[in-house]
Amino acid sequence: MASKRDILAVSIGEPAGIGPEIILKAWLSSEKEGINPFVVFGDPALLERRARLFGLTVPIRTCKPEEVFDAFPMTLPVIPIEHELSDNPGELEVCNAPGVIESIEKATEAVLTGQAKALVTLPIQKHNLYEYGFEHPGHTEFLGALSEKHTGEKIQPVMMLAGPELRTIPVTGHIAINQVAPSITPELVENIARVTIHDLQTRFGIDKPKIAIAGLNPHAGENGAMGKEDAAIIAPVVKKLQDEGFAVTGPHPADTMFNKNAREKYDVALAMYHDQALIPVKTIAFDETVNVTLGLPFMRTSPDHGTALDIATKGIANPSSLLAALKLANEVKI
Ligand SMILES: NC(=O)c1ccc[n+]([C@@H]2O[C@H](COP(=O)([O-])OP(=O)(O)OC[C@H]3O[C@@H](n4cnc5c(N)ncnc54)[C@H](O)[C@@H]3O)[C@@H](O)[C@H]2O)c1
Ligand SMILES: N[C@H](C(=O)O)[C@H](O)COP(=O)(O)O
Repeated sequence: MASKRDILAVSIGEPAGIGPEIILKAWLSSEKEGINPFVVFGDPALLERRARLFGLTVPIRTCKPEEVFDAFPMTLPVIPIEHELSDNPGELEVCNAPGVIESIEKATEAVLTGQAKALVTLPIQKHNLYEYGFEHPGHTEFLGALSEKHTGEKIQPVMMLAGPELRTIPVTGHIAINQVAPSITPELVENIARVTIHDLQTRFGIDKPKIAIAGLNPHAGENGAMGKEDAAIIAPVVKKLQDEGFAVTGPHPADTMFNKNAREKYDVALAMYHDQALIPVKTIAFDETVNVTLGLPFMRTSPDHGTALDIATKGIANPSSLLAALKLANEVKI
């Protein structure tokens, strides 16, 4: 039975995308799916218009924080943001960037100040925010910065994609492929592995997490013939963590570590770059996978997909990954 402490704070994401539509659809199936009360930081009028556009019967209620819990079963509670959001599904507008950023900030603040249990973010169109001057590559890094500001402590945010059969983590994130090799250092691999071990233990209840670390190069370097980073950078970190008693293996050739048999041997795969980590997990279960940020002082989840501008006017967006994100945000320990 949910209590006022279980409220989830939801940021609205890119208004031109499918975010508003899947929020409405998630609310409609929240009782059937056993989803805890959630509140959207956004524009109530935009959600009302989007509901009308797609013929979804969702009563929207503008709320103060203290009204959210009681409002939820009968209405979708929305805490209004100050910036306006223009409502053109499928059409990106830079003027929406301040509102998109404000929504993330306000929803995060609600969690950091204890008004909400966890944060669930809807997808943002990253380059639209960059055009406005947003300096963070994505939510992962932005939430790390907001958390550092709040706590005064150094934070290493870690992106984890968690599906029913596979969890993966990219050691390097939103950077160009030609920047990957120079960015992989022993310190980075070790830090990401330590945050991963800590959060799988504390938030996911896995006492001794098994971590498989991928190599960077084909065949994990083929004894140095196809690249030196695997032996020179990754292998010593694996050895160091093994010597401390952690269940860490690698560097594994990345092409064979995601097949069904291989997946059964670990709880999470640390991959060296974005697509090495995200292709397998999104291919296996695009509709059910959740993007989780580890290393924060709170729990953040998100659907694994993006803004899907190509279907934003069609009313066909699938809310499954958002439902999985809402469920996971509520299940994990905070
Ligand atoms: N968490 C986030 O903020 C986040 C995550 C991923 C991508 N993005 C952003 O989204 C934008 C678009 O990215 P993309 O095109 O690579 O990926 P995408 O996930 O938006 O779309 C890929 C394909 O999957 C379809 N699709 C996605 N979600 C769907 C759903 N719920 N129901 C039905 N079909 C769905 C789309 O229509 C499209 O054909 C980029 O700007 C990217 O930065 C943001
Ligand atoms: N890298 C993620 C993906 O492709 O699914 C996505 O861009 C989200 O990243 P943030 O959660 O950091 O915005």
